[in-house]
Amino acid sequence: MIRVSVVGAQGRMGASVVQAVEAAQDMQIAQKITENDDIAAVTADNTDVAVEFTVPSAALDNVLKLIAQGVSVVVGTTGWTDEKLDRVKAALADAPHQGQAVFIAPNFAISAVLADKFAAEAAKYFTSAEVIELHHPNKVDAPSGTAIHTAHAIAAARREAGCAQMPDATQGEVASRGQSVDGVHVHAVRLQGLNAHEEVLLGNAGEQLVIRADSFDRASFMPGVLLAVRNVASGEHPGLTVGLDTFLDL
Ligand SMILES: NC(=O)C1=CN([C@@H]2O[C@H](COP(=O)(O)OP(=O)(O)OC[C@H]3O[C@@H](n4cnc5c(N)ncnc54)[C@H](O)[C@@H]3O)[C@@H](O)[C@H]2O)C=CC1
Ligand SMILES: O=C(O)C1=N[C@H](C(=O)O)C[C@H](O)C1
Repeated sequence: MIRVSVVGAQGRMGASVVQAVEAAQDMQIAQKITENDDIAAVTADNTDVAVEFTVPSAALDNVLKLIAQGVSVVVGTTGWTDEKLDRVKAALADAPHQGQAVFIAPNFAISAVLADKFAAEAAKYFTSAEVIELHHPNKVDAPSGTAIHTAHAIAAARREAGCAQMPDATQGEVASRGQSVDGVHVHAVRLQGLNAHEEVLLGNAGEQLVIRADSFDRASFMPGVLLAVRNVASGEHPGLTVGLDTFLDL
């Protein structure tokens, strides 16, 4: 049995992960950590993999503590920057146990992972590309971690292909053009009734391709979370890994 501790266990995602782990035949819940609990309760003696779904302002600190406590981690919380990832890598280099792993996924839903991949593949064939992410209004971060990841993937593909800068004649106040992430404009919608959605618009003279992923329910993330837990528990992915595509045959 894989012993799984959940950090952020009372949150929307954390509570879903607890249910999914309890329903999985090869896993059992070890510790459930809420905001008021001491994360020191999660140790290598009681936990094989910790799953972290909290808030961007807490995630790095939690992950660094778990690494120091000898525990491998699957992370779904957003807000990761290159600087934060470097701190995780440095902590893993000093980790108490050999082969410890941290796996971070901007999105655990297969629809979102595929949308990201298709967008990166399509990006070089179009003059323009923009990302629109749409979420429930309780989300604290904007733009979404997924949209930031998609924008970087589009930008990297366009750089590699030597694409020209995207045309944009906007002058003056540019706030309504969204946030430029790596040169790709990203727009964030927060709307009651929505869950997690992303649209990538790709345009050429006289044509448009729209790639859209809709996650209607948090159940959509659970197969990806369990897949990540199993892969991390296997010990075959030591160090830092980012992106669920690593564990899929894409
Ligand atoms: N990678 C993915 O596929 C997905 C990622 N997310 C991300 O996961 C994160 C959590 O999302 P939700 O569950 O919707 O948020 P939420 O607000 O429902 O839950 C966060 C929970 O973390 C708790 N918390 C805050 N600080 C803590 C700490 N230091 N230690 C332990 N618990 C702490 C809060 O009390 C709350 O219960 C967000 O960053 C969100 O963007 C959400 C859905 C899917
Ligand atoms: O907060 C959410 O709900 C989600 N957060 C992640 C993100 O910011 O990309 C993943 C998914 O979009 C749901």
